[in-house]
Amino acid sequence: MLGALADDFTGATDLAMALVARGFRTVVSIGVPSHERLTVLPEQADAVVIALKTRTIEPSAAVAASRTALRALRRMGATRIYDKYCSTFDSTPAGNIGPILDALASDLGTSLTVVVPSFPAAGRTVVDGQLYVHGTPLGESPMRHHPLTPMTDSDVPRLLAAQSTASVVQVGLGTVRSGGLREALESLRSESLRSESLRSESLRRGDEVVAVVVDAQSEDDLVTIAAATADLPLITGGSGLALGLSGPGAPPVRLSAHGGPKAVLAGSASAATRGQIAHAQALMPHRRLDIAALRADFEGAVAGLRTWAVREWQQDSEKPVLVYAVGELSDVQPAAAGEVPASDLVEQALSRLASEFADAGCRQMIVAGGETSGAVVSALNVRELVIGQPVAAGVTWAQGDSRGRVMNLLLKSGNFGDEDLMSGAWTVLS
Ligand SMILES: Nc1ncnc2c1ncn2[C@@H]1O[C@H](COP(=O)(O)OP(=O)(O)O)[C@@H](O)[C@H]1O
Ligand SMILES: O=C(O)[C@@H](O)C(=O)COP(=O)(O)O
Repeated sequence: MLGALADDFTGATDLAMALVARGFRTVVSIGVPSHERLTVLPEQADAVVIALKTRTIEPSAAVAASRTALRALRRMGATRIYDKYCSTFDSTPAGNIGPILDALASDLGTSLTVVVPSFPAAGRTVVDGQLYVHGTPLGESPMRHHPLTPMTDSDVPRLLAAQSTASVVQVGLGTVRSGGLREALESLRSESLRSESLRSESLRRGDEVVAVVVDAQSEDDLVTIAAATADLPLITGGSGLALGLSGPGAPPVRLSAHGGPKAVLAGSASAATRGQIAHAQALMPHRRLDIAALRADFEGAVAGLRTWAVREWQQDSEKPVLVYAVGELSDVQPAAAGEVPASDLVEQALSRLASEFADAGCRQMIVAGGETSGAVVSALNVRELVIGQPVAAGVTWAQGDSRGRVMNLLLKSGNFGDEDLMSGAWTVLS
């Protein structure tokens, strides 16, 4: 069995959909499952993805949660581990990609792993160690404005070296495309860090662990990397690396649409989400969260939004309602000393609304944003997700049980999806 841990919930569904597409019977567990809690027993699954919310929490807490997840995956029989993080390497110099990688490598007793954020289907590529987003270097892309993990550098080895105790090495496209990757990894494994076949040198010689940042510009490159790393106990990256894995060929699951109210809850400030909100505003009733009102009277503000949504659903049951946090970048409020950060208020408000909407009969929701999805799915008390139909690169419908109510949930990474996703994704359910 393949065991995976993802540092946010959208990342978990992104990876799970890639695994399903590659023929893995895949279960997504929200948080670390107790054995009894998985309705699909591990022996009936080819892959288990544990969705964690570790991307932006304290590094020590992220490491502890990841170690617990690793132990659970191994208990379930996982023989290989896939550490999924963001294809835009969302992290800070304190972590959490590096500390988690270090801890997993140490617990697995492995001295070598690969670092592969590339996801060409979503426009993420790595060339000479530089991460590009649709051709723009990461540090110049809209990711530099992320409220929690602003990415202002594009150099993956440098980003990783700042937060990891591993020796960070970069392997270029030439090595990948010439078929020399396995040999290069072998020579690194035997600690010949000066291998002739590598075009760059180790950034840092720390512990015995070597983290190899591998370039990938195309899906063929990812297939090559997956093949060359098939015997590594630990692989790390975005979901793109899963393209090169293959399961036993299980058929995909088709989810049916539920009748009744639909909602879109968007806590993401990312450029793609802002474009989708602008598009959706013309098509569906919408409200922007008022941070000041939430700060002054949280309960009252949430109750007002619930009343508004129910009224809209009564007027037109076909139209989803949209509640969003950020229309323009200027809506983002930096955290200020002495007050609850706006990001917390947004996550709390959207999670409460998700619960209130579910109580009001809403069984289909699109949630935009990884942190936001983590908050919403936790509030709904969903423990496990079944992956359904794909909607866009890295975006899929999933189904989960929320306190006895079966819900269709689309957890969308802030940066993924076409402009019409918030209005168009519903038609994929049949
Ligand atoms: N107006 C705002 N001011 C500050 N932070 C905000 C605001 N609106 C949303 N946020 C926060 O920004 C973060 C966006 O992260 P996330 O949900 O992961 O989206 P993405 O997928 O785009 O990264 C969330 O924690 C959210 O609460
Ligand atoms: O790998 C990716 O880009 C996504 O799966 C992901 O993790 C995106 O994070 P969010 O934008 O915070 O959802």
